[in-house]
Amino acid sequence: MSDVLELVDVSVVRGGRPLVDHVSWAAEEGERWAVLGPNGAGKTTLLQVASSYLHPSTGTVQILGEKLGSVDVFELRPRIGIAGASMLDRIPRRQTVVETVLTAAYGMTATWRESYDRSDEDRARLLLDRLGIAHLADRTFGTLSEGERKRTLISRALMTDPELLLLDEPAAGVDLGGREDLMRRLGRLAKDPAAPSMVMVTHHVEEIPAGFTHCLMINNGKLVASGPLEETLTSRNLSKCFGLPLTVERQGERWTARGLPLG
Ligand SMILES: Nc1ncnc2c1ncn2[C@@H]1O[C@H](COP(=O)(O)OP(=O)(O)OP(=O)(O)O)[C@@H](O)[C@H]1O
Repeated sequence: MSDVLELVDVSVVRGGRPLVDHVSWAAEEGERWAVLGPNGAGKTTLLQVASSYLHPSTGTVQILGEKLGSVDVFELRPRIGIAGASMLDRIPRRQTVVETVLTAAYGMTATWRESYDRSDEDRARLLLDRLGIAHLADRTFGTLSEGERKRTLISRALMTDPELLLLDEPAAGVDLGGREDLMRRLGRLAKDPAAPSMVMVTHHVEEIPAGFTHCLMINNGKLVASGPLEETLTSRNLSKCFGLPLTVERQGERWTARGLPLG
């Protein structure tokens, strides 16, 4: 197995404050990682580093075997699919859903031509179908609900057949039925050996799809724990990560957590 991500002693400092504080993390091919932590913990910052959009202040980063700082990021980025809120501002509201997915194949966020290869369009529609929103393909992006936008961005991130898929809170703002449907679809992807390595940021253990193998917990920029889910996602680590007493349970292939009642 080869390393998909290798961060060694990485810090990101802004205004004299470490947003990510001496974090080391290695993720290997085929692994599916959940990144957990409270608001402001540094999860998105870590994901920005993992996507090559942010260089650390100190430490070294290797992504898909390429060292950040030595590699041409414009060659590396097409190998990484990213779905997160930071993309939302870059998608024109009047662009159709299928165009929004399709433009990823051309390294763009907005349409700039009249026609696309038929095979690309077929693939974009297939991906929308896999995410359960084929019926929205010809709607404009600006008319979608939050959950529908998230699914569009995941379809878009998969369009280039990336080796690494980074998802930032894919289920945030999604209703219970929508979340469970999304969990099924992400679970199917996670279990597919041909699917890319995956890293998903979330606040909730309930949002870890079946098939995920590892987790990393971060609080205040610092690594709390990382490793295989079974060993790492414990009540003790989760309580430390979120700063209050929590119990976590595995239920089949999924997880639940709740706070302990006040004494
Ligand atoms: N450019 C910046 N300059 C200063 N502080 C920043 C900058 N970007 C982010 N931060 C701060 O860094 C901390 C970590 O932010 P980050 O977005 O990585 O957290 P997060 O774990 O993803 O949070 P959330 O769960 O709320 O999305 C936050 O306190 C945020 O306010």
